[in-house]
Amino acid sequence: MSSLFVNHININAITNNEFTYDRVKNISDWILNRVDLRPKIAIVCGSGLGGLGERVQDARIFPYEEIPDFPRSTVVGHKGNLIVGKLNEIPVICMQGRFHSYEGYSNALCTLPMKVFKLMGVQTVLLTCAAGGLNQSFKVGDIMLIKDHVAPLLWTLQNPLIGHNDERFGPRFPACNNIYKKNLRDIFRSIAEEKQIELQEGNYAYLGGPNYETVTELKALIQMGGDAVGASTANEALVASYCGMNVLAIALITNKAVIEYDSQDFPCHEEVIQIANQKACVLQELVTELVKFLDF
Ligand SMILES: O=P(O)(O)O[C@H]1O[C@H](CO)[C@@H](O)[C@H]1O
Ligand SMILES: Nc1nc2[nH]cnc2c(=O)[nH]1
Repeated sequence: MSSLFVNHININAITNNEFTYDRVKNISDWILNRVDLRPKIAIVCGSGLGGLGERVQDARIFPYEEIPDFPRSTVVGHKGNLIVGKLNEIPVICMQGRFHSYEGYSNALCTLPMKVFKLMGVQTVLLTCAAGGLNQSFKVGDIMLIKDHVAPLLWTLQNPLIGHNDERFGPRFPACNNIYKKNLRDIFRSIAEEKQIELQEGNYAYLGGPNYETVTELKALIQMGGDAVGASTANEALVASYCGMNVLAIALITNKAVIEYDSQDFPCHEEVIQIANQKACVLQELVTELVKFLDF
Protein backbone atom coordinates (compact mmCIF):
# COMPACT_ATOMS: atom_id res chain seq x y z
CA MET A 1 0.00 0.00 0.00
CA SER A 2 1.50 3.33 -0.99
CA SER A 3 1.77 6.09 1.58
CA LEU A 4 -0.56 9.08 1.53
CA PHE A 5 2.31 11.30 2.47
CA VAL A 6 5.26 12.82 0.71
CA ASN A 7 7.58 14.16 3.40
CA HIS A 8 4.56 14.21 5.72
CA ILE A 9 2.61 16.48 3.38
CA ASN A 10 -0.84 15.24 2.55
CA ILE A 11 -1.16 14.85 -1.19
CA ASN A 12 -4.87 14.20 -1.00
CA ALA A 13 -6.02 17.75 -0.41
CA ILE A 14 -9.52 17.82 -1.84
CA THR A 15 -11.32 14.48 -1.90
CA ASN A 16 -11.38 11.66 0.61
CA ASN A 17 -11.09 9.06 -2.14
CA GLU A 18 -7.81 7.84 -0.72
CA PHE A 19 -9.32 7.20 2.71
CA THR A 20 -10.83 3.91 1.68
CA TYR A 21 -12.52 1.58 4.10
CA ASP A 22 -9.62 -0.87 3.75
CA ARG A 23 -7.01 1.77 4.49
CA VAL A 24 -8.89 3.00 7.58
CA LYS A 25 -9.45 -0.62 8.67
CA ASN A 26 -5.73 -1.22 8.34
CA ILE A 27 -5.08 1.57 10.88
CA SER A 28 -7.83 0.40 13.20
CA ASP A 29 -6.59 -3.22 13.07
CA TRP A 30 -3.01 -2.05 13.69
CA ILE A 31 -4.17 -0.47 16.97
CA LEU A 32 -6.51 -3.29 18.00
CA ASN A 33 -3.78 -5.87 17.42
CA ARG A 34 -1.61 -4.11 19.99
CA VAL A 35 -4.10 -3.71 22.85
CA ASP A 36 -6.45 -5.98 24.78
CA LEU A 37 -8.99 -3.28 25.64
CA ARG A 38 -11.91 -2.50 23.34
CA PRO A 39 -12.80 1.12 24.20
CA LYS A 40 -16.27 2.40 23.40
CA ILE A 41 -15.26 5.97 24.28
CA ALA A 42 -12.79 8.15 22.39
CA ILE A 43 -11.47 11.42 23.79
CA VAL A 44 -9.75 14.15 21.79
CA CYS A 45 -7.62 16.59 23.78
CA GLY A 46 -7.52 20.19 22.59
CA SER A 47 -4.72 22.76 22.81
CA GLY A 48 -3.12 22.59 26.24
CA LEU A 49 -5.64 19.98 27.38
CA GLY A 50 -3.51 16.89 26.78
CA GLY A 51 -3.04 16.38 30.53
CA LEU A 52 -6.16 14.25 30.41
CA GLY A 53 -4.04 11.63 28.66
CA GLU A 54 -1.79 11.46 31.71
CA ARG A 55 -4.76 10.36 33.81
CA VAL A 56 -5.21 7.27 31.66
CA GLN A 57 -4.03 4.18 33.54
CA ASP A 58 -2.45 0.98 32.24
CA ALA A 59 -1.76 3.10 29.19
CA ARG A 60 -0.40 1.87 25.87
CA ILE A 61 1.00 4.96 24.19
CA PHE A 62 1.40 5.09 20.41
CA PRO A 63 3.22 8.16 19.08
CA TYR A 64 1.42 9.21 15.91
CA GLU A 65 4.52 8.66 13.80
CA GLU A 66 4.40 4.94 14.64
CA ILE A 67 0.84 4.50 13.40
CA PRO A 68 0.56 3.66 9.69
CA ASP A 69 -0.93 6.44 7.52
CA PHE A 70 -1.51 8.67 10.57
CA PRO A 71 -0.73 12.39 10.32
CA ARG A 72 1.71 14.09 12.72
CA SER A 73 0.95 16.73 15.34
CA THR A 74 2.78 19.95 14.52
CA VAL A 75 1.16 22.40 16.96
CA VAL A 76 2.51 23.45 20.37
CA GLY A 77 0.28 21.98 23.06
CA HIS A 78 -0.53 18.86 21.01
CA LYS A 79 1.80 16.02 22.01
CA GLY A 80 0.91 13.61 19.25
CA ASN A 81 0.14 10.40 21.14
CA LEU A 82 -2.70 7.95 20.83
CA ILE A 83 -3.33 6.39 24.24
CA VAL A 84 -5.36 3.30 25.01
CA GLY A 85 -6.04 2.56 28.66
CA LYS A 86 -8.51 3.11 31.46
CA LEU A 87 -9.92 6.36 32.77
CA ASN A 88 -11.82 5.94 36.02
CA GLU A 89 -11.74 2.16 35.31
CA ILE A 90 -13.45 2.68 31.94
CA PRO A 91 -11.61 1.69 28.72
CA VAL A 92 -10.89 4.75 26.57
CA ILE A 93 -8.85 5.74 23.57
CA CYS A 94 -7.43 9.22 23.86
CA MET A 95 -5.85 11.50 21.29
CA GLN A 96 -3.24 13.67 22.97
CA GLY A 97 -3.27 16.19 20.18
CA ARG A 98 -5.40 16.67 17.09
CA PHE A 99 -4.96 17.74 13.48
CA HIS A 100 -5.97 21.13 12.11
CA SER A 101 -6.51 22.19 8.52
CA TYR A 102 -4.03 25.07 8.99
CA GLU A 103 -1.31 22.45 9.46
CA GLY A 104 -1.80 21.71 5.77
CA TYR A 105 -4.05 18.72 6.29
CA SER A 106 -7.31 18.44 4.41
CA ASN A 107 -10.38 18.25 6.63
CA ALA A 108 -10.74 14.66 5.42
CA LEU A 109 -7.34 13.90 6.90
CA CYS A 110 -7.96 15.96 10.07
CA THR A 111 -10.98 13.77 10.73
CA LEU A 112 -9.48 10.42 9.72
CA PRO A 113 -9.21 9.40 13.41
CA MET A 114 -13.02 9.54 13.70
CA LYS A 115 -13.32 6.86 11.01
CA VAL A 116 -10.62 4.82 12.75
CA PHE A 117 -12.58 5.08 16.01
CA LYS A 118 -15.73 3.96 14.22
CA LEU A 119 -14.03 0.81 12.91
CA MET A 120 -12.55 0.12 16.34
CA GLY A 121 -16.07 -0.05 17.79
CA VAL A 122 -16.13 3.32 19.53
CA GLN A 123 -19.67 4.55 20.22
CA THR A 124 -19.12 7.92 21.88
CA VAL A 125 -16.65 10.64 20.96
CA LEU A 126 -15.78 13.30 23.48
CA LEU A 127 -14.12 16.33 21.89
CA THR A 128 -12.35 19.07 23.85
CA CYS A 129 -10.87 22.30 22.57
CA ALA A 130 -9.59 25.72 23.45
CA ALA A 131 -11.70 28.52 22.00
CA GLY A 132 -12.11 32.26 21.95
CA GLY A 133 -15.24 33.60 23.64
CA LEU A 134 -17.55 35.46 21.26
CA ASN A 135 -20.41 35.61 23.71
CA GLN A 136 -19.71 38.74 25.72
CA SER A 137 -21.08 37.21 28.91
CA PHE A 138 -18.38 34.51 28.86
CA LYS A 139 -15.27 34.84 31.00
CA VAL A 140 -11.79 33.49 30.37
CA GLY A 141 -11.63 30.06 32.00
CA ASP A 142 -15.33 29.27 31.42
CA ILE A 143 -16.25 25.82 30.19
CA MET A 144 -18.75 25.80 27.32
CA LEU A 145 -20.77 22.77 26.41
CA ILE A 146 -21.13 22.84 22.63
CA LYS A 147 -24.76 22.71 21.54
CA ASP A 148 -24.28 23.21 17.82
CA HIS A 149 -21.79 24.65 15.36
CA VAL A 150 -21.58 27.02 12.45
CA ALA A 151 -18.80 26.09 10.03
CA PRO A 152 -18.52 28.25 6.90
CA LEU A 153 -15.36 26.40 5.88
CA LEU A 154 -17.33 23.16 5.63
CA TRP A 155 -19.77 24.80 3.20
CA THR A 156 -16.95 24.65 0.67
CA LEU A 157 -14.80 21.98 -0.99
CA GLN A 158 -13.09 21.72 2.39
CA ASN A 159 -15.96 19.55 3.64
CA PRO A 160 -14.44 16.24 4.80
CA LEU A 161 -17.40 14.25 3.45
CA ILE A 162 -16.79 15.32 -0.14
CA GLY A 163 -15.73 12.59 -2.53
CA HIS A 164 -16.63 8.93 -2.83
CA ASN A 165 -19.00 7.91 -0.04
CA ASP A 166 -18.59 4.48 1.52
CA GLU A 167 -21.89 3.64 3.21
CA ARG A 168 -20.01 1.44 5.69
CA PHE A 169 -18.90 4.70 7.33
CA GLY A 170 -22.11 6.66 6.95
CA PRO A 171 -24.77 8.01 4.59
CA ARG A 172 -24.18 10.20 1.54
CA PHE A 173 -26.46 12.92 2.93
CA PRO A 174 -26.17 12.90 6.72
CA ALA A 175 -28.61 14.99 8.77
CA CYS A 176 -26.76 17.49 10.95
CA ASN A 177 -29.47 19.10 13.06
CA ASN A 178 -28.68 16.92 16.06
CA ILE A 179 -24.93 16.31 16.19
CA TYR A 180 -24.24 17.14 19.85
CA LYS A 181 -26.51 14.77 21.72
CA LYS A 182 -28.81 16.32 24.30
CA ASN A 183 -28.76 13.29 26.61
CA LEU A 184 -24.97 13.52 26.85
CA ARG A 185 -25.11 17.27 27.46
CA ASP A 186 -27.68 16.66 30.21
CA ILE A 187 -25.39 14.12 31.88
CA PHE A 188 -22.41 16.48 31.65
CA ARG A 189 -24.47 19.36 33.06
CA SER A 190 -25.65 17.34 36.03
CA ILE A 191 -22.07 16.26 36.82
CA ALA A 192 -20.98 19.91 36.71
CA GLU A 193 -23.92 20.91 38.93
CA GLU A 194 -23.01 18.25 41.46
CA LYS A 195 -19.43 19.49 41.53
CA GLN A 196 -20.66 23.11 41.64
CA ILE A 197 -18.74 23.96 38.49
CA GLU A 198 -20.29 26.73 36.43
CA LEU A 199 -21.04 25.74 32.87
CA GLN A 200 -21.87 27.76 29.77
CA GLU A 201 -23.63 26.33 26.74
CA GLY A 202 -23.41 27.65 23.21
CA ASN A 203 -22.47 27.29 19.57
CA TYR A 204 -18.96 26.78 18.23
CA ALA A 205 -17.89 28.71 15.14
CA TYR A 206 -15.26 26.93 13.06
CA LEU A 207 -12.74 28.72 10.87
CA GLY A 208 -9.62 27.21 9.37
CA GLY A 209 -6.98 29.43 10.97
CA PRO A 210 -4.09 29.70 11.58
CA ASN A 211 -4.67 33.42 12.04
CA TYR A 212 -6.99 34.62 14.75
CA GLU A 213 -10.05 36.45 13.48
CA THR A 214 -10.44 40.02 12.34
CA VAL A 215 -12.91 42.19 14.25
CA THR A 216 -15.33 42.11 11.33
CA GLU A 217 -15.08 38.31 11.08
CA LEU A 218 -15.79 38.02 14.79
CA LYS A 219 -18.84 40.26 14.45
CA ALA A 220 -20.04 38.14 11.52
CA LEU A 221 -19.60 34.92 13.53
CA ILE A 222 -21.63 36.43 16.38
CA GLN A 223 -24.35 37.36 13.87
CA MET A 224 -24.27 33.74 12.67
CA GLY A 225 -25.02 32.53 16.18
CA GLY A 226 -21.51 31.66 17.35
CA ASP A 227 -20.67 31.83 21.06
CA ALA A 228 -17.07 30.63 20.78
CA VAL A 229 -14.59 30.39 17.94
CA GLY A 230 -11.82 27.95 17.12
CA ALA A 231 -10.10 25.99 14.38
CA SER A 232 -11.12 22.41 15.17
CA THR A 233 -13.86 20.27 16.70
CA ALA A 234 -16.71 21.01 14.24
CA ASN A 235 -15.03 19.01 11.46
CA GLU A 236 -14.43 16.10 13.85
CA ALA A 237 -17.98 16.31 15.24
CA LEU A 238 -19.40 16.28 11.70
CA VAL A 239 -17.51 13.11 10.73
CA ALA A 240 -18.08 11.35 14.06
CA SER A 241 -21.80 12.02 13.76
CA TYR A 242 -21.82 10.94 10.10
CA CYS A 243 -20.21 7.67 11.27
CA GLY A 244 -23.10 7.16 13.67
CA MET A 245 -21.19 7.88 16.87
CA ASN A 246 -22.55 9.98 19.74
CA VAL A 247 -20.79 13.31 20.13
CA LEU A 248 -20.20 15.46 23.16
CA ALA A 249 -17.95 18.50 22.79
CA ILE A 250 -16.58 20.92 25.34
CA ALA A 251 -14.75 24.18 24.74
CA LEU A 252 -12.55 25.89 27.28
CA ILE A 253 -12.74 29.65 26.79
CA THR A 254 -9.10 30.69 26.80
CA ASN A 255 -9.53 34.27 25.59
CA LYS A 256 -12.23 36.82 24.91
CA ALA A 257 -12.70 37.76 21.28
CA VAL A 258 -11.61 41.34 20.75
CA ILE A 259 -14.59 42.88 19.00
CA GLU A 260 -13.58 46.55 19.29
CA TYR A 261 -11.68 48.08 16.41
CA ASP A 262 -8.28 49.64 17.25
CA SER A 263 -7.95 47.72 20.53
CA GLN A 264 -4.48 47.02 21.87
CA ASP A 265 -5.66 43.59 23.15
CA PHE A 266 -4.96 40.55 21.02
CA PRO A 267 -5.08 36.77 21.35
CA CYS A 268 -1.94 34.63 21.22
CA HIS A 269 -1.33 30.89 21.33
CA GLU A 270 1.00 31.13 24.36
CA GLU A 271 -1.87 32.61 26.36
CA VAL A 272 -4.28 30.00 25.01
CA ILE A 273 -1.96 27.23 26.22
CA GLN A 274 -1.32 28.95 29.55
CA ILE A 275 -5.03 29.36 30.34
CA ALA A 276 -5.79 25.83 29.11
CA ASN A 277 -3.06 24.44 31.38
CA GLN A 278 -4.37 26.44 34.33
CA LYS A 279 -7.97 25.29 33.88
CA ALA A 280 -7.30 21.81 32.55
CA CYS A 281 -7.77 20.13 35.91
CA VAL A 282 -11.42 21.26 36.16
CA LEU A 283 -12.16 19.86 32.72
CA GLN A 284 -10.25 16.68 33.51
CA GLU A 285 -12.27 16.18 36.68
CA LEU A 286 -15.54 16.50 34.78
CA VAL A 287 -14.45 14.18 31.96
CA THR A 288 -13.10 11.58 34.39
CA GLU A 289 -16.49 11.47 36.08
CA LEU A 290 -18.38 11.57 32.78
CA VAL A 291 -16.86 8.43 31.25
CA LYS A 292 -18.53 6.30 33.93
CA PHE A 293 -21.89 7.31 32.43
CA LEU A 294 -20.90 6.75 28.79
CA ASP A 295 -19.80 3.12 28.85
CA PHE A 296 -23.20 1.67 27.86
O1 LIG B 1 -9.03 23.62 18.87
P1 LIG B 1 -7.78 23.31 19.59
O2 LIG B 1 -7.04 22.18 18.99
O3 LIG B 1 -8.01 23.13 21.06
O4 LIG B 1 -6.82 24.59 19.41
C1 LIG B 1 -7.24 25.95 19.41
O5 LIG B 1 -6.12 26.72 19.80
C2 LIG B 1 -5.36 27.08 18.62
C3 LIG B 1 -5.17 28.56 18.62
O6 LIG B 1 -4.59 29.05 19.79
C4 LIG B 1 -6.18 26.64 17.44
O7 LIG B 1 -5.69 25.43 16.94
C5 LIG B 1 -7.55 26.48 18.03
O8 LIG B 1 -8.36 25.60 17.28
N1 LIG C 1 -9.62 30.66 15.82
C1 LIG C 1 -9.44 30.78 17.14
N2 LIG C 1 -8.98 29.74 17.82
C2 LIG C 1 -8.81 29.91 19.15
N3 LIG C 1 -8.38 29.03 20.06
C3 LIG C 1 -8.40 29.63 21.25
N4 LIG C 1 -8.83 30.89 21.13
C4 LIG C 1 -9.09 31.07 19.81
C5 LIG C 1 -9.60 32.18 19.06
O1 LIG C 1 -9.86 33.25 19.57
N5 LIG C 1 -9.75 31.97 17.73
